Amino acid sequence: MSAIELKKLTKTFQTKDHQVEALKDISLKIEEGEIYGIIGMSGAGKSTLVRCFNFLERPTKGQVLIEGKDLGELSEKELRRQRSDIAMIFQHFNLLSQKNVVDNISLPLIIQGVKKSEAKKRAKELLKIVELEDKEKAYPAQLSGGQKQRVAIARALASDPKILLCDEATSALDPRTTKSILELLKEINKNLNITIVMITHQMEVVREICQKVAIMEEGIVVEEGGVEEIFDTPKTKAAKRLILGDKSKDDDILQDSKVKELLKSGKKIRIVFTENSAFEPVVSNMILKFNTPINILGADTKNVGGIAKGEMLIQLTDETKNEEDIITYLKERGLKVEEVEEDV
Ligand SMILES: Nc1ncnc2c1ncn2[C@@H]1O[C@H](COP(=O)(O)OP(=O)(O)OP(=O)(O)O)[C@@H](O)[C@H]1O
Repeated sequence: MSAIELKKLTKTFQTKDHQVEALKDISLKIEEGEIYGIIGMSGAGKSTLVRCFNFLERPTKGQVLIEGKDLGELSEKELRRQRSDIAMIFQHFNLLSQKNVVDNISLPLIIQGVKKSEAKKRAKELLKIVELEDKEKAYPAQLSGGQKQRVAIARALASDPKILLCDEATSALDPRTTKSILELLKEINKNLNITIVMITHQMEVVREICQKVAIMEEGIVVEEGGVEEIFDTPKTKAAKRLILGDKSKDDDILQDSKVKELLKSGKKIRIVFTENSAFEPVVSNMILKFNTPINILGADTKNVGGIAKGEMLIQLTDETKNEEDIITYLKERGLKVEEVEEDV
């Protein structure tokens, strides 16, 4: 049984003068213990989707099943109970500024009816998990962004959730702090067996910790599957735009103006290789074998799910012969090869 299953989910907002179809017929499954990414440009429908996961937003059509239970069939009371299994963290942390760290974490438990002393004890235990034991008396204004998110994570864990929804949880943090929060989420996933859903527009977040990913565009899931597979060979235009146009690295090869100029002519090929592929000999052997010139437009390495991935963008020039044989040659040597369109 899946932790979360969406069946033909549709959400339409009715505004004064028009309708917005924020989600269109979305079906997907997130399995227990997974770290699952949902990625898309602004306005793609990510936040609406995640709000449907706990019925903060009721879908117009379709079903949300949490561990097989259809949320649409629950009474208000049952729904409140079910929601305590699903915790959420946000981009702007949503901490209470007049309360100190321990009170921020223990308050939801006290509201649920847990004794004050018990709730504070639990809050202190949670502070150990997020490595902030020394900050229990601090107020949010005295904490850095990363520390505030750690407090928000501790608060989210207070009700022993089975699922943690992270809505742009690292978008307001610098790259180093982002990394440390992602590490913490990985540990929580592993040690507490909590299913994590990462809603993000940051490709590096998905690359770093997710096993599966859904790519959203205009309310539709256009591509879904294993992160490695989708990052190596994105199929849809939306996925290619996000992955090949990933601006998360300053030296991203497709953003370089010289490369953009060169991209205007000739066939471009993107080659992806892992640490196991003998990349350099393959490319030089290819040039020797086919006795043909190619342009190397750029090369880069990225970390996808902990595996070093290299990519190289080459251009076959007007003098290049045997284009199809070259592509077959590279594929036969275990490299992933795809033609790059100009408008990615
Ligand atoms: N309450 C609402 N009323 C009307 N339209 C809405 C409402 N909430 C969202 N929308 C619309 O639904 C679409 C999807 O919005 P949503 O916030 O889910 O996208 P998103 O991918 O999370 O974007 P962002 O990353 O910018 O938050 C947008 O066109 C938005 O304007």
